[in-house]
Amino acid sequence: MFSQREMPSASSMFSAYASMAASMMLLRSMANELIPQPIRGYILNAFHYLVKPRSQSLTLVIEESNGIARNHVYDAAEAYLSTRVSPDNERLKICKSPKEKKLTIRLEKGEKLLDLYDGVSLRWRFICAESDKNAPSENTSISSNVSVRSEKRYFELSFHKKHKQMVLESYLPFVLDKAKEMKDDERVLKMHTLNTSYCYGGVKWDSINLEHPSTFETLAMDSEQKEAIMEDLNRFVKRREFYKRVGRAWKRGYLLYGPPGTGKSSLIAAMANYLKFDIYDLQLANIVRDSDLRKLLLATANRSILVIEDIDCSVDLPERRHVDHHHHHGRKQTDVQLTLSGLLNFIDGLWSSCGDERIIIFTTNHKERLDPALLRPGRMDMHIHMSYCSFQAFKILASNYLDISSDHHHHLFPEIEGLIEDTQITPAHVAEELMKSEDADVALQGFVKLLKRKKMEGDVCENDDPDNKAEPATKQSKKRKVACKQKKTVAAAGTQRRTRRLSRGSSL
Ligand SMILES: Nc1ncnc2c1ncn2[C@@H]1O[C@H](COP(=O)(O)OP(=O)(O)OP(=O)(O)O)[C@@H](O)[C@H]1O
Ligand SMILES: [Mg+2]
Repeated sequence: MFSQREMPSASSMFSAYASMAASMMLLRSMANELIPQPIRGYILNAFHYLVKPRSQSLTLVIEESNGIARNHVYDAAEAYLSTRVSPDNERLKICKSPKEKKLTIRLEKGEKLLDLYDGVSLRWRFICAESDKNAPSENTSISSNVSVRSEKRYFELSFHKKHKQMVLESYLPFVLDKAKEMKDDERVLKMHTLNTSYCYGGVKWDSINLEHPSTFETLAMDSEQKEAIMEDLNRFVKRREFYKRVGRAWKRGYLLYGPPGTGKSSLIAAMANYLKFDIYDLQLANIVRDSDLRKLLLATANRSILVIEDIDCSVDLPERRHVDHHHHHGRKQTDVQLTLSGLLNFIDGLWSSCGDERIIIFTTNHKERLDPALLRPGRMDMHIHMSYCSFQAFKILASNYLDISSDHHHHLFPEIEGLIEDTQITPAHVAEELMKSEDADVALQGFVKLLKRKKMEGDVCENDDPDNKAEPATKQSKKRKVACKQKKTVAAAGTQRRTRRLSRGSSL
């Protein structure tokens, strides 16, 4: 009896277990059948989420591209992180294309990096995952040969959750800015000039690398004026939002005026080097039709400087054509469409309505001859007078050419200071004189002599300088050019007006 009681109990337990197991299996298979896969995954995740300890860190995923377009943040992070590699990094990628000047450093996959910003630690990780999504398994050998293997590259940026706002609003913009700065530094500036070899197809921009060495440091100018210009440029590039808010085109115009050889072209090059903007040198003399001008202006890029040199000589276009083509007297007026007002209309209207961060610079030797339309307030934002060499400017040249630092007082400086202030001598002329000898004393003595002579001559003319013979050919040619321009200046009445630019080519 006892044993009989035991026996069924054991068997009943077994059968109970068996039936339970069976029903569990049934339940699971029912669940599998009834609840579709995604929802099951979801329930599982939710379960894990509830059970798992809450993480305090937030991870941002920065993928290489968002489908079609590249992800700016990714590129910026890549560039920025290359400046943050630490001794902890074990594998880095190095590359350099033939055109680049420097090596490029990149993180190798899996590398981690710790950055500190405002006392907050930010953990970066570079991940390279091979995506098998569209790699058909049966012909992997082919696909690897053809290298269609697609890789998904992304950065993970992790930090404490409480810094989310700071990272999004301050750290990432900082990374973007840094990367932009780096790109600017590496950028090779271009100078675009007109190519007129297209007989019927009009004109086109041609570009060469701008390797003009002029910078604000080497520019001989009074320091207040120099600082005012630099400040103006800084303000301009920083004010995207301002221009947008007040509904103005993000443009700035400068008018540089002053006698030949005072550094107008050098200042333009210095501005380009400072801002890392390309230069477009628009030689109006080479443009015949309005439509060409329109095409050319539209073909200029953002972050650039459009330069029109000697504007006083270039604007009287109908007259110029008259002079240049005597046999074309019978030409119809409609041929001659390019006028100052036409140009200004373009600049105010068309050119202003497209593109951003543009600078336009006009230069002239004779501000007084300019059409009042050009001087109207608001047209050119800043009028910059480039004038004869002051003592302060001279000291910059002395430091550039003779390596005399400006706080070192050369024994000839007081005499020069006395003389230079009442002599009209251009920085170009001073530079030329200082180049005559590598020996500072000799060069400065020569310069003092020149100043005295000029003072005696009463600033009349630098053309009849007897020292001309002693100069090397290149210097002499520059001098001739200056001299020739000055003669023209004297004689520049009425029909004599024509573009010097024609004969001089590019000025930079
Ligand atoms: N302010 C300056 N600072 C440093 N160098 C200068 C300065 N002005 C002139 N020079 C020297 O003289 C040369 C000629 O100057 P630049 O071509 O800039 O003069 P410019 O005012 O443009 O003359 P132009 O009216 O003939 O075009 C320059 O290459 C430079 O070496
Ligand atoms: Mg010039």
